[in-house]
Amino acid sequence: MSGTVAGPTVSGSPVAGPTASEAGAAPLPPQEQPWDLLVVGGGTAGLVGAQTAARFGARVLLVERARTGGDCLWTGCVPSKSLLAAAHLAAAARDGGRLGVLAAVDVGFPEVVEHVRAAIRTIEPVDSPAAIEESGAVVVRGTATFTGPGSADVDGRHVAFRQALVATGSGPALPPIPGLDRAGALTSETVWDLRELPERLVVLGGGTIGCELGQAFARLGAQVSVVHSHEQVLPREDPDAAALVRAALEGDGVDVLTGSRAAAVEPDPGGPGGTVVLADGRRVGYDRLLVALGRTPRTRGLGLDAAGVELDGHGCVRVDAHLRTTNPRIWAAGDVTGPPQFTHLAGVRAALAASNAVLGLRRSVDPVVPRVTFTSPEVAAVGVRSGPRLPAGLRTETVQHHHVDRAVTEGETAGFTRLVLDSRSRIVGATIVGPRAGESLAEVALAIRQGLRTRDVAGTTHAYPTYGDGVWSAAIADVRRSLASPAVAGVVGGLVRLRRGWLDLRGRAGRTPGQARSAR
Ligand SMILES: Cc1cc2nc3c(=O)[nH]c(=O)nc-3n(C[C@H](O)[C@H](O)[C@H](O)COP(=O)(O)OP(=O)(O)OC[C@H]3O[C@@H](n4cnc5c(N)ncnc54)[C@H](O)[C@@H]3O)c2cc1C
Ligand SMILES: NC(=O)c1ccc[n+]([C@@H]2O[C@H](COP(=O)([O-])OP(=O)(O)OC[C@H]3O[C@@H](n4cnc5c(N)ncnc54)[C@H](O)[C@@H]3O)[C@@H](O)[C@H]2O)c1
Repeated sequence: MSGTVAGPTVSGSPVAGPTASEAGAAPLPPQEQPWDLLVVGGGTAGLVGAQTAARFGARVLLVERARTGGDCLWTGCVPSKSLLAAAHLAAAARDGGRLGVLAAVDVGFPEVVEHVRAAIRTIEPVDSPAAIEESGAVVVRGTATFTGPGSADVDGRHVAFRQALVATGSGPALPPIPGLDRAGALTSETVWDLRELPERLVVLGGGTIGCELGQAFARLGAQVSVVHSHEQVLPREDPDAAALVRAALEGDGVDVLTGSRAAAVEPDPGGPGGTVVLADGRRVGYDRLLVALGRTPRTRGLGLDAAGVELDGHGCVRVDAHLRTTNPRIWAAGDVTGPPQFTHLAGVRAALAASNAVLGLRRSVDPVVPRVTFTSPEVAAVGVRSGPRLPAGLRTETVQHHHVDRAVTEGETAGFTRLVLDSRSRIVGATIVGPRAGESLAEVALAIRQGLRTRDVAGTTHAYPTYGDGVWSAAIADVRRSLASPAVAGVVGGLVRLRRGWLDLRGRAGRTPGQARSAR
C-alpha cells in the first residue's frame, strides 16, 4: 500500500487491524491522460462498476477510502445473515420438541461472533483490490473529493477524468432525538464490535434492520424490545406478511412496541445503559441501544457542488433513468442514489451506469427489484406490492402454506404465497412468506420481467415437495378460476361434448381411431 494516504477506517470492523483489502490497494499511478472512468467508493456498486468498465477496455481508477467490499461485506448483509443463521439454528433447536427432537441449547456468543468473522474472511477475497484489479481497473486507497466537473482530489493528488461514477453508499441515520447523540448507541456499523450478548437490548426502528437484528439477538438470548413509530413492522411490506413477522418476533420474546415513537433517550451516567422515552411517556430501559432508523446517503465532503451534481430532497444523488446525474459526465449507483437500497441493486445498477458511461449507451434501469427480509419467517417480495391498496384492475391469488406439503412436513406453515395479477393473468407482483421465500421469489421475478402469465407458470412442472409449490399452486388456482368462467367453461364443455360424440361415432362404426389410421 506504499504511496497511498490512509483514509479514515470504518468503525465496527469485525476483523481488527489492516485487512487484505486495505493492504492490497495500489499507489495512485502517475496520470498522462484523464481516466476514462473514476469510480468513487469500493462497495458493491463501486467494485462492480469498475470491473464492468475495465472489462470493456476502459482505463478505470477506483478510489476507496476504507476497505473494498463496502457495507455489504463488512457491516451489512454478510455479518447480519451470518448472525441470523446462528440465531435461527438456536431457535430451531429450542423448538425441536415440536418435531420430537429435544435438545439443550447453549449459545456461545464469542463463537457466534467468530462464525460471523469467518464468513467475512471467506468472502473478502472476492471483493479485494487484487480481485478488482484482475479486470484491469486500478484500485487506490484514499478519499476522493470532486474539485470540478471533470476533476477530483484524492488525498492531495489531482485526478482528471472523462467520466465518473459516484458509489459512496449510505450510513446509518441518527435522527435528532434528544439524548441520542450522547447515548453511545450501536448502529449497523458498530454492533459487530459487541463481544458479549447484551442482557436487555432496545432496537429503535422496526424496519428491515430492526426486525432482522432484533430477532437475531432475541434468538441468541437477549431480552429485546423493538420501538417502532409506524403501526406495522416492515411498513413497506404486505400487512399480512408484516403480521406474521410480528407474531414470530413476539414468539421469540421480543417486546414489539409499534405506534411508539422514540421521543428522547436518557443515557445512564458513564455507562452504555439508559432509558428510551416514548412519545406517550412510557419508558423502556436498556443495557445496549441499537439504532436502525434508516440510512443517510454519504455525500458530505464529496465536492458534488463543484462537480455540478445535484441532490434530491432527501439528500440522495439525483439520477435519471440511465443513472446519469445532473452533470452529464458523472453517473451514480447504489445506496447513494436512495431507496430501494440493496446489494443486488447496487451491483446491477452500477454495471448499467458503467456500461452507459463507457460505451455511450442509453440503457434504463430495470424496475423489477426483488427484496428479501431474512427474518423467520422470511419475507420476499417483488413488483407491485400486494396489500389493501392494490391499484385498480389488479387482483391477487393467495395460497396459504398449510396447503403447501413441504411446509406441512417441516412444520413451517406460518406463511403464504400471494401473486399479484393483471386482468390478463400476467404476474406483476408477489409476496412470499416462509422458509426459503427468497429462493422461491426468483421464479416470480423472471415471470414479471418476461411478462409471463399464470398459465406459463402453471404449465411448468415443479418438483414435489418444494416451497416452489406455493407459486405453482397459486398459478394453477388462477388458471382453474379462469377455466371456470362461464365463457371458457362453455367452450371447454363444448369441446368435451364434441369429442364424446366423435368417439361414439367411431365406436358405432366398430373401429378405434388407431385401427382407422392403420387401415389407411
Ligand atoms: C445491517 C445491514 C444488512 C443488510 N442486509 C442486506 C441484505 O441482506 N441484502 C441486500 O441486498 N442488502 C442488504 N443491505 C444493504 C446493502 O448493504 C447496501 O445496499 C449495499 O452495501 C450498498 O452498496 P454501495 O456500493 O452502494 O455502498 P457501500 O457498500 O456503502 O460502499 C460505499 C463505499 O464508498 C466508500 N466511500 C465513501 N465516500 C468515499 C470517498 N469520498 N472516497 C472514497 N471512498 C468513499 C465507503 O468507504 C464505502 O466502502 C444491508 C445493510 C445493512 C446496514
Ligand atoms: N434484507 C435486506 O435486504 C436488508 C437488510 C437490512 C437492511 N437493508 C437495507 O437497509 C435499509 C435501512 O434499514 P433500516 O431498518 O435502518 O431503515 P427502515 O427505513 O427500513 O426502517 C426504519 C423504521 O424506523 C421507524 N422510525 C423512524 N423514526 C422513529 C422513531 N423516532 N422512533 C421509532 N421508530 C422510528 C420508521 O417507521 C421506519 O420504518 C433498508 O431499507 C434496506 O434498504 C436491507
